[in-house]
Order: sequence, then C-alpha cells, then structure tokens
Amino acid sequence: MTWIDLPDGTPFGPDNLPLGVFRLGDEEPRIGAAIGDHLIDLAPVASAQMLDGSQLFNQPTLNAFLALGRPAWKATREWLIDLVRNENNRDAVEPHLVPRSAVTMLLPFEVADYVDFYASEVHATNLGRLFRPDSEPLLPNWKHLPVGYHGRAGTVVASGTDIVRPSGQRKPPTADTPTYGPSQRLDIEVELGFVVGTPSKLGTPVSVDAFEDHVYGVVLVNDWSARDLQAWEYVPLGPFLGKSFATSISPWVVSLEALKDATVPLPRQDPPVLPYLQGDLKNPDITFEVHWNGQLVSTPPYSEMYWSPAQMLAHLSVNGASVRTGDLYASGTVSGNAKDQRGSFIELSWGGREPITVNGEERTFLQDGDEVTITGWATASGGARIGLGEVTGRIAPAVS
Ligand SMILES: O=C(O)/C=C/C(=O)CC(=O)CC(=O)O
Ligand SMILES: [Ca+2]
Ligand SMILES: [Mg+2]
Repeated sequence: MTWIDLPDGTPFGPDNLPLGVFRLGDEEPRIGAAIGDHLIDLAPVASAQMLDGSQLFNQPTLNAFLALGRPAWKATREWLIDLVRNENNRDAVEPHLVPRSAVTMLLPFEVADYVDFYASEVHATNLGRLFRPDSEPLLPNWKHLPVGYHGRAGTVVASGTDIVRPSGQRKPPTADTPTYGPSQRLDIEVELGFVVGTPSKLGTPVSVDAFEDHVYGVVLVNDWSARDLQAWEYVPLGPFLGKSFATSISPWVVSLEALKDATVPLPRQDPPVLPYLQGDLKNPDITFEVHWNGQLVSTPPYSEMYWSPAQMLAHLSVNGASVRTGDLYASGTVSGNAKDQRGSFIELSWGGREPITVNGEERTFLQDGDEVTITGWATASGGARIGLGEVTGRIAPAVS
C-alpha cells in the first residue's frame, strides 16, 4: 500500500493523509501531510515537482488551500496518494519525511466564524433534565431545526494549549445573589468540527446537497464549558462567557474525501423536517475516546447524532448568511445512549451527584492540573482506520 514504514494501528495510514501546520525548530511554519509517525513537508516536495501553486504549502495556515475548492482538494489528494503509494516517488519524498515527534503542531487554519450546534438528542435530553428539571427536556423547536449559537472564533486554540480556569459570575440555586470567582464546574464537550473551504454568497442559502462543495473536512473539538457560569447567564440569549474562554481543536484536518466510505445513514427524523433540510443525509461513522488524566472514561459514537452536518450548514445559511473560508461549525456534544458514551462530565457525573472513578479517585468536574485528551477514528471499507489524531488540553489555575 505504501513504501513508507507504518506502525501497527496508526491513525494516519495511506488512505487518510490529513493536512496540518507544523513548526520545525525556528523555521517558518508550513503545511504537512501526516503519514504514520511522520509528516511529509509538502512545500519542498511540490516545488521540486514544479507543481502549480506549490507556494500554497509554504504557508502558516491552510486557508489559501481551503479556498481553492473541491476540484483542487481532489487533485491534491490524488497527488498525495501517489506520493505515498508509488515507490517511484521515494527519492523525491524521503528526504522530506519529518518525524512528527520533532515538530510542534499549530492551529491548522485561521478560524473565521465559529458556530456550535446541539445535534445530539441524547445530550440535549440529558442537559435539559439537568438544567431544566421542571420542564420537558427537549424544547418544542429541537426536532424542527438544528439548534445552535455563534461562538467566539478568536478563542479557538491549538491542541496542547493550556486552558486557564475561567472566572465569572455564578449563583447556586440556594444563594440569593451571585458571586464572582473561578468556575467550580469546569467541563469538557466532545464534538466534531466541520471546516469550511469554499465561501458562499451573501443572500444565497447553501443547500443540503452542496455540503461537500463547501466543507473540506473535520477536526476534533473540545468545547470547554463552565457549567456554573453557564447556568446563571444563559437565559434568554444562550451560551456566552461559560463557553467563550477557549475551544480546543485537533491539529490534523481529515478530508471528507478520506471519510467518504465511513458514513452511516442518519437516524430517522420524526416529525419530518421542512424541505430545505431534506436530502440524502449521512453522518460520518466516528468513534471518540475520552481520556481523563490518562484513564479512558467514555466512548461517544457520532453515528447516533440526530442532525447531519449538511443540515447544519443548510440551516445556518438559510436566512442568507454567507460562509467564509476558515469557518468552523461544531456538531455539539456527542453523547450516545449508554452511560459510558456520554460526551461531557456533567452528564457522566449526572450534575456532580454521581461521581465517577478516575485513577482511583471520585471525580465530577475538572481540577487544576487535569488533562483531557480526546481521540477519534472511523473505519473505511477494507478495514483501514481513518484516525483524527487527538485534541488535548490541561487545566491551569485561574488568574487571581
Ligand atoms: O441545554 C442547555 O441549556 C445547554 C446546552 C449546552 O451546554 C450544549 C452546547 O454547548 C451545545 C452542545 O455542545 O451540544
Ligand atoms: Ca458545545
Ligand atoms: Mg467553548
């Protein structure tokens, strides 16, 4: 399959070839493609082959590449596949294979706008029960439109960035007035992020069928959430400071093309959705693993998500809002039906009332020094693993 040595079970086999931005020593950041324990430094390989646009890879972000659109994404993928499969390319590529352990991975693209959805029925039901115990868990709109909110693009950070515990207002139900201080209910949210390449025109909605023309690929997302800040501030306008302090994403952008054999039909939508949300709808079949201080605590499955990524894009643009190169929209927390498939600690510990055991300790929310690592992968036809790599972050103490 490839002339490059691959470790067993690598997330980055010859069918994946995700793109990311790396820094090697004090050299300028540039674009690489992951393969096994290495990356291919693409700029020198492309310029030696005198490819049009080889300057594209000599960039500190993927944005210029993303803006090229689907035909160029496909051509680039075919070129990459040939580089790693065809032994004739060995002499050209081998000098530019860099061990991934030798580089620092950066934010892969400059994030334009950031939207966060709420597309898991299990998660929305669980949070409804926890935040609004006296009402129906799912609000009347939930099965008619993919609920979402606009987040803060400027605080989307690279995997590995420390997350400073946010401070803010919180008012426990038993208190009469709010107090200010470090969040005591700091949480994670396991999500899949969709990366927009091709922009759309202001005033013109993007149809469900045009999803693959606009979205290049996916990243892992951890949408850190301060549940105490959130519970006090969110009514009636939705999430604000409880979410905006940081959102971490994985460094490798996996293309939709690499995932095309790893999809499942959408769960049945009942009641039927409006025509602009109808189409041939699929979900990527990704399984996540959540490690809390090294211990596996949950394995959320993407396949059960109620709203598809194409419906999210159609909905976020149906009023004529345009999308831009570098837009990121996230699925919302991925939670499965089983207890050990929940994608947040507020669900895993049921609001803090049912602690879970992590490395022998009873735990509910995040403590300073805790580290959370989320991985994810799909299985392509033929059994090859298409890995998304990982997104990781450690909690640093609040600023006093
Ligand atoms: O139900 C609520 O009031 C709040 C829900 C969330 O915190 C979820 C959110 O950020 C969207 C998601 O990740 O699913
Ligand atoms: Ca979220
Ligand atoms: Mg966030």
